[in-house]
Amino acid sequence: MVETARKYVFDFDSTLTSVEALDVLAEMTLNGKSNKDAVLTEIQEITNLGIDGDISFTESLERRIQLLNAHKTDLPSLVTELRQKISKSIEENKAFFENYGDVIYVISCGFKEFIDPIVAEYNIPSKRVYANTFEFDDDGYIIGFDTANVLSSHNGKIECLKSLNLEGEVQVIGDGYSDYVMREAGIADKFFAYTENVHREKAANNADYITPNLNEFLFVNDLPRKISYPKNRIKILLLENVHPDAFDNLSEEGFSVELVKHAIPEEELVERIKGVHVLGIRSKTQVTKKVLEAADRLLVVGAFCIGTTQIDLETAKKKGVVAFNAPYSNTRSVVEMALGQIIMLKRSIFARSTEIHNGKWFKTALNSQEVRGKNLGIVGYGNIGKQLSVLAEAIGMRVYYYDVSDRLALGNATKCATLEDLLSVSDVVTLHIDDNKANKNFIGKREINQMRDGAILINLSRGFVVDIPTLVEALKSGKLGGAAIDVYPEEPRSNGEFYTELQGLDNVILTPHIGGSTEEAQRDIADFVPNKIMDYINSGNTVDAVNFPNIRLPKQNNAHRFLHIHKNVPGVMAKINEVLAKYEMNITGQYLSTDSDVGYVISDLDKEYNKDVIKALKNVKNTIKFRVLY
Ligand SMILES: NC(=O)C1=CN([C@@H]2O[C@H](COP(=O)(O)OP(=O)(O)OC[C@H]3O[C@@H](n4cnc5c(N)ncnc54)[C@H](O)[C@@H]3O)[C@@H](O)[C@H]2O)C=CC1
Ligand SMILES: O=C(O)CCC(=O)C(=O)O
Repeated sequence: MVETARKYVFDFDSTLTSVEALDVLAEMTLNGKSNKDAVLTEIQEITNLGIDGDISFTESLERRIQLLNAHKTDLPSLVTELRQKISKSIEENKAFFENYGDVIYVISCGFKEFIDPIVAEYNIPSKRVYANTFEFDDDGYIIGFDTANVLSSHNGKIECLKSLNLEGEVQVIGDGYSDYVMREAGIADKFFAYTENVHREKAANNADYITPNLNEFLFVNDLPRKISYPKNRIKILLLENVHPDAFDNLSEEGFSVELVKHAIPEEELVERIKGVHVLGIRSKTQVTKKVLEAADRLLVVGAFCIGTTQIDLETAKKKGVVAFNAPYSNTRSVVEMALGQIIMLKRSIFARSTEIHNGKWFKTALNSQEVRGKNLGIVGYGNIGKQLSVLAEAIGMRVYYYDVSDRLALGNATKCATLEDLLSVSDVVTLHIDDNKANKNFIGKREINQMRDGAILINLSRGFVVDIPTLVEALKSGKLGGAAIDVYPEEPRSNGEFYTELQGLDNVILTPHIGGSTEEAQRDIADFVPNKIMDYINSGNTVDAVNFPNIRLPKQNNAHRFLHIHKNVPGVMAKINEVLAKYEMNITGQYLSTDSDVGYVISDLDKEYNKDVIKALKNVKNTIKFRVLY
């Protein structure tokens, strides 16, 4: 047994288990009955009234038992069901109950018949479980409870705890107001409102601490736990209206997530970033050196898009901040939009549509052509360019492409040796080059002059890639027959007014950077990027990081994992191992990956460690960041 003066008093329903046991019992006994839903709702309402102290507990219990109509033979199945419903963080920290079992008590207004067998598996014997007991009729039906038991009456927990006469500090952990009253009555020293399963305002408002899970409770009390730093303490700030699934995925994992609909300017972000562990952005938020320098806790930046030049990746790396993006999720959406725009522009559909909107009928075949047999020039044959190549061929276009990197032609596409070759042969030129700043004004006067007369230009890549005044001139003069522009050199941070010189020109489709804005793409990104973030936070994996040495780590059970990011200078690794050896740590696995600037080393260790080892590792010269995972 671990010596401690402290005693821990746990509630059972919605604390040790994620459910109210009598609700589960009701589900079982009412199964198949026509009034099931109505009775269940009534039982749950009565449960909540009792928990919040709005009706007397005795009344709540009596009314529920009447509605239950349960039988003795239902109880084993209830226990089986409850075993599956242990709260996640309680289950994760079974070791705490094993090591501290002698000072853990359960005081519950539930029933020993189902609590005892569940908590016995958590090293809590029946003698330290205080709860009600059922009364059965001769046929085995549950007809009531032992009314002499103080726990069957209003605020019975106070009397129960008082009678135990516990020595030392008494901490109560529970979800309900009936748990808090032990603290209010002065018998318990602290009340932790346990919100992992249900957040009850009345209990939370009165609590000494709100603990969203057992990890937080153990952290606050500096007790051994599964996760060294509780996830609810990890703050995630998601900007730019990322898909709500991202919020749900990360919140369900236990992180504290804040969602902001728009991008935040640098000055404001410098303030908002303080205390944030994970920042999620799309293309508008500039994560500059100044922002990164103000970030005192930042571990990860997740770009919920493809482009990452809005992030100062070098500075991020040097500060040990890992960046991820979603390189594939929205590519199909961009391809479909490009294809649609090509057809719309070749048929002058927008011009005809605007005329009708303005009350004019102008039926004509002028400037209206099929795309079949036309030459499509794709500049940038990457993830988007290649997919477009396949689909464009499928509708009969002849595809030409140009890329600075060697790219294998898909289907019957023809590779062009130079940009000029591509421009001179294409009826439609579509830009899908990456957001590298070197691509500024990639299409200017010279390139437009190299294009065919009447050709069409599409830009769904980045705004700075096209010299807009030159494009406007070419459209006005008739050199180009049309354009579709989705991206602009300057884009607003949020929805509202917008001006571009391209407004009002014939056969020009203007869209507000929505190439990747489809339900499907955003949902996929909201799955992909949070998974990368969680994989890094929970396991240290950096696979697919865009600015960091990539490591895929094996899962570890019963081991501690230390993550150490350092400047890539000679001797750091040796120093780390010297420290580990000094503290007699047995290394079960060690993984190192480096690039020219940083080294990332992960050490798996197989036994309890002296906390001084952490201080010593943080003090290793040239350390950038150090993190203990578990
Ligand atoms: N409008 C929107 O909503 C969206 C825009 N994008 C943008 O689309 C662009 C393409 O995306 P991905 O295909 O995923 O990128 P990618 O990185 O897979 O492909 C880009 C290709 O462009 C080539 N390239 C770069 N500079 C070049 C140059 N000067 N000349 C010729 N080739 C060059 C690269 O070698 C690479 O093959 C990116 O700028 C991305 O940010 C992506 C998604 C949505
Ligand atoms: O709207 C967005 O999230 C940006 C899309 C984009 O341009 C990208 O993925 O690079």
